[in-house]
Amino acid sequence: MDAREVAKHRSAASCWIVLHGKVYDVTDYLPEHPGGKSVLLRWAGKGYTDQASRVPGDEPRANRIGQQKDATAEYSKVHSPSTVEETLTKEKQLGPLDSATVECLDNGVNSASGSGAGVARNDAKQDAIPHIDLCVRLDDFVEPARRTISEQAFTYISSAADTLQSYHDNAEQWSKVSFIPRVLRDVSRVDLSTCMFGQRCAMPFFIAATALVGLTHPDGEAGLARVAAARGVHYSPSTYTSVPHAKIAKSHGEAAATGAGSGSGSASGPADSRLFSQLYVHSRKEKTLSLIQEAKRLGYRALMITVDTPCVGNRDEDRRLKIRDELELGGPLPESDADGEPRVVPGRNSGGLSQSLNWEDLKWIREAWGGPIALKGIQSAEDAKLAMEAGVEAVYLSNHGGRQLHSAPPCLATLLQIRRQYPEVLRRCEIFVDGGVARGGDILKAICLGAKAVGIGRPLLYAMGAYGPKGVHKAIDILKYELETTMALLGATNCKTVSELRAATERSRGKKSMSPITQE
Ligand code: HEM
Ligand SMILES: Cc1cc2nc3c(=O)[nH]c(=O)nc-3n(C[C@H](O)[C@H](O)[C@H](O)COP(=O)(O)O)c2cc1C
Repeated sequence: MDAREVAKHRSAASCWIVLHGKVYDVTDYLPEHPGGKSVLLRWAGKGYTDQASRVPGDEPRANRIGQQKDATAEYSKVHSPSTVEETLTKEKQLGPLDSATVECLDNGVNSASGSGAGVARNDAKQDAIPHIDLCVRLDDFVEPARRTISEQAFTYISSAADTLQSYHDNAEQWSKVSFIPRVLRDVSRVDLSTCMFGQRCAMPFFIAATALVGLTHPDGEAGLARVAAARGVHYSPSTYTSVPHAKIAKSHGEAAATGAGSGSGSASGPADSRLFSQLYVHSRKEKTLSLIQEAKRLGYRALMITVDTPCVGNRDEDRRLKIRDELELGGPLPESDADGEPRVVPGRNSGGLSQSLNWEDLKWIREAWGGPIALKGIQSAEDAKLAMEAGVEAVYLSNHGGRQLHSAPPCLATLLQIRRQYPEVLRRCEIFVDGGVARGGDILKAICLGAKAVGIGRPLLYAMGAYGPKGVHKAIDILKYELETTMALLGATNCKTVSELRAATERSRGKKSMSPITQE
């Protein structure tokens, strides 16, 4: 592909982008790109630097810390090298750039005012953030992360649907439960371990699926996987990773092989961190099948199928930042009116995911996978019962960290509803929950009410963003300390005895009266 031709396609009307020395036509993909159009338009028809010497996914440090040299450098901070070819159809993959003509391309970004929000970390500001030892609870990672990662990354992580009601309700739900502790029980030894899908882990929480961890730190998901293996906790990498799944699995395997995680065993056996594949079902069945095959090949132990995302939730702050970025680009975009009329609000964005996904689809997914399955994003007792009847091994109560449906029920409300209406679900399926968990005590409340394990999302991303993998180690240390302390104060010695305790909940919002819950 001649560079002179590439240089002509630098607008929303025709947008070509050069990644890893190959040319892609992303014009039709512009409105679909979950990261916004502006990141693509910024690099449309532009030059590139030392591609030949670059190993995909292994960016030189200079490129990581803010010098946005070319599209590949920018893309690689966020995406795994294969994302583009997995996303675009073959005819949009236009072939290799003719290196003899490269000189004909402009360098620098298409921007009226510099490099836009960008995705680069502010590592230079690391000196200004508090010493990691000053982080004594998970919330303490938020401000250091805000200062270290890019505005775009922070907005992406922290944003949630509409008025943020689901997000705030998630955080508040945990304060609506009180323990009913027991005393005079020997708690000189406590065992935090539990099992998910029969796989023992050191503590009753796991690292929840979060897309594009590379936005927080260049180690991305590979860094999280290493920490998970070292600490004996399970991790569910997202469908959308910044690092290829093969590299995540390799990093996890290597860290597990060093035996670093074996110290986290218990009387019940050694903890053995496992990877569970989070699956977004794609609109193209063959793409979903290839994701399942890859998960099998890499030895992922379970499939967590996300069922709450027929389209991307409405996140105001995220959208505002992307629009600001597009406006800063200066060039007229087709949907913005030349007379300054407001642009048309785009339709819902499926992000390429299946919008027709239904209970029947579970059959072919189960057949292709052949292993244990959790449905992630169940938000009603009725669907929990249907999931049980569909034969899944686990029901994962989650509203996606409040990022999808506005006014979605927090997981605790759904859990209590299941206990009242269909308690058999708790006996026949493992229950996982997530959303707003910031304390070891919150985790034990969920266990006390019947959950098997709890997912942690944002807090670990903030820890990763602020301090890298050692921040995630520290966050896990904090949770471990809180879990041990709370368990002892509860008069419990392991997760089973926690689940046999009673708890009390506020009968309804705003009422102070507490209604005790007895275990069935
Ligand atoms: C310079 C190039 C690129 C940059 C800097 C970039 C950046 C980003 C960012 C920041 C996100 C986060 C989503 C958000 O903010 O809500 C994102 C998401 C995504 N991008 Fe890109 N992107 C680039 C090119 C591409 C290309 C060429 C493709 C494929 C054709 C692609 C596919 C995706 C997909 C599938 C997601 C969704 C991940 C999710 O929903 O979790 N990106 N991108
Ligand atoms: C930045 C970010 C990205 C996420 N990406 C995914 C994803 O790719 N797949 C998925 O099933 N859930 C995703 N989630 C939802 C998490 O798995 C989890 O349900 C949620 O973060 C839990 O809430 P918490 O952040 O309050 O702990 C994401 C959440 C965040 C914050």
